[in-house]
Amino acid sequence: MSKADLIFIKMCRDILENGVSSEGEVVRAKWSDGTLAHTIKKFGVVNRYDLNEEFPIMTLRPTNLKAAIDEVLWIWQKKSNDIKELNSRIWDSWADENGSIGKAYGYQLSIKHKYPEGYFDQVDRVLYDLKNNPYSRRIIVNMYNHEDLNEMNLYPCAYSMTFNVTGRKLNAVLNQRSQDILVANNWNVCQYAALVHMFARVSGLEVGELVHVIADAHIYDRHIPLINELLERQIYDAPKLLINPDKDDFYKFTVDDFVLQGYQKGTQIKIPVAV
Ligand SMILES: Nc1nc(=O)c2c([nH]1)NC[C@@H]1CN(c3ccc(C(=O)N[C@@H](CCC(=O)O)C(=O)O)cc3)CN21
Ligand SMILES: O=c1ccn([C@H]2C[C@H](O)[C@@H](COP(=O)(O)O)O2)c(=O)[nH]1
Repeated sequence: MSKADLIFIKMCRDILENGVSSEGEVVRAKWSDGTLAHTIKKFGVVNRYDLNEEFPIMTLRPTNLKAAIDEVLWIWQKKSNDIKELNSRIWDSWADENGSIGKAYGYQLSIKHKYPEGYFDQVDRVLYDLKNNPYSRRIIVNMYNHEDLNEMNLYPCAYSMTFNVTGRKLNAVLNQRSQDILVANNWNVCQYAALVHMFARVSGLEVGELVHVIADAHIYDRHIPLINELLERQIYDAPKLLINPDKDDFYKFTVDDFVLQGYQKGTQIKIPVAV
């Protein structure tokens, strides 16, 4: 059975049984008909995925891995904030008339900063440290830049990665301030698991653990029946992730370099997204 499913099921049960409802509170997000999008939430959820053991894609329903990797490459490799450079429509509701999501995500990763060895952006600094100083405890990317928050249409949710090498294994902590469990939990987990695979590969390391720290882990009210249905479903074994063995440069990876072998999963469901 896929461990990612077991983690997902345990987390959902915990939120539904022990979580706190936002009914009566002022909330930001709305459904497309203008109704307030309330949630049940748990504070401080931590999930650990051993990437050496299996790729953490869920099987209860399909996670569109190609689209998820396309978005993580849009942020970390293209360092873009322009939805015209994204191959899905997932950011359309948060873009301005020019197709920009403002100074969020990719924009922050494109900015160069001064280090003793010269100017690097945050991604290139991680890649430099993983090669030249892998046991450093200072290998961090942070997109939550207060100076620019007023020019972001949505503040970064998955906002920071801390990389940490143990022996020959690359581990990472993904820090997330807010998580829409049904729409994006497994989506975000697969994205950052794939990123750890890419960074390990180009740094001559093996993959270790991905630790996902979620401050506000919430299930939107209209998602509760959908989650209840998913929790009754069959769990399959995790598929195997095959990554093109010829790629050794982070900037050369494309979505086609990732193939899932034997991805058995339940049928897709239609999920409304709160804006
Ligand atoms: N309420 C809310 N939840 C989110 O998860 C979210 C936001 N807002 N705002 C910004 C981004 C957009 N995100 C999204 C939005 C939609 C999908 C989604 O529909 N994914 C589909 C595949 C999409 C495709 O194939 O193009 C899926 O099956 O996972 C994923 C992430 C994550 N973020
Ligand atoms: O990568 C992402 C991006 C966004 N989300 C979710 C989390 C929340 O449900 C909304 C953002 O609303 P805030 O009021 O700004 O918290 O988007 C996600 O889960 N993953």
